[in-house]
Amino acid sequence: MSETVVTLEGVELGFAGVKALQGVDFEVQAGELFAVIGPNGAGKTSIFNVLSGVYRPQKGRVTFNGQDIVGMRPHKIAGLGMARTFQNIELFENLDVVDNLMLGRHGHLGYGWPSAIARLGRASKAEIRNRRRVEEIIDFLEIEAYRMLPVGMLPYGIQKRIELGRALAMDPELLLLDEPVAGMNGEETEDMARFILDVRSELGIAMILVEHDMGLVMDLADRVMAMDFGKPLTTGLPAEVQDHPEVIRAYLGVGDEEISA
Ligand SMILES: Nc1ncnc2c1ncn2[C@@H]1O[C@H](COP(=O)(O)OP(=O)(O)OP(=O)(O)O)[C@@H](O)[C@H]1O
Repeated sequence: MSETVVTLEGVELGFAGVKALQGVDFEVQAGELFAVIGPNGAGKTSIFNVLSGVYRPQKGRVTFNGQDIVGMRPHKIAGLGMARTFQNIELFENLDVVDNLMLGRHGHLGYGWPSAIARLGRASKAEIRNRRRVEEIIDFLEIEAYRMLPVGMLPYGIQKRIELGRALAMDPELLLLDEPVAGMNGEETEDMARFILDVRSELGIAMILVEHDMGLVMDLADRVMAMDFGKPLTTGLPAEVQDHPEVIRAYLGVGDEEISA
């Protein structure tokens, strides 16, 4: 039997009259690639914000490796092994690739970000071990050619890959990917898809993917949950979800009679 990494049960989140999430239930198994889809405003990013501790749900349970994480601070949850990439790249533009990835390992260094920045370049035993891990990730993501360059001068697709690298540098058990191919051209999208598949097959990390590119979701995901107006519509295999009448209606905004016609 596979092991459950994360579980959401009856999660509700509201903002002054807006119900961002209602009755959200799902679980993700170890090594699984679980996608969340839905039209704009469906609640996808809110799920990530609840999982990573940015928002506290008003109701429901969220467990990560069996531990209740509702109310925990984001850095504590990250320290438990949950990493995240963002819709908008959040890297230190003036630092090179190696240093950006080293900062991803700050949880393994035993001190916080400010000290981590001050200590970049020092060679303690822990730093040497961390540097070795960073170099492995650089090889894995095929970004050797950029390793000493400031991230801000690199192409967008490469920056997105470095952001993935920084998340991987945390050695997470669960990776939240927020629109990893948004704004990418066809070639960059294909590369990113390949690396996401490699993360699953070679590193065995469970992932939750929020993505508007439906082709990518259908190609990559083991299971998909479709949402609309903060509520799950259906959860299942990609092909089942894609053909589900409620999903078609949510995306196309057509009525029941038109779908069954
Ligand atoms: N901080 C906030 N304050 C008020 N309303 C919010 C906040 N965050 C999200 N919402 C509302 O919650 C609902 C769900 O938003 P969310 O960003 O989770 O949707 P989404 O599916 O990620 O959308 P998109 O695909 O456009 O990124 C929306 O109605 C949104 O306006």
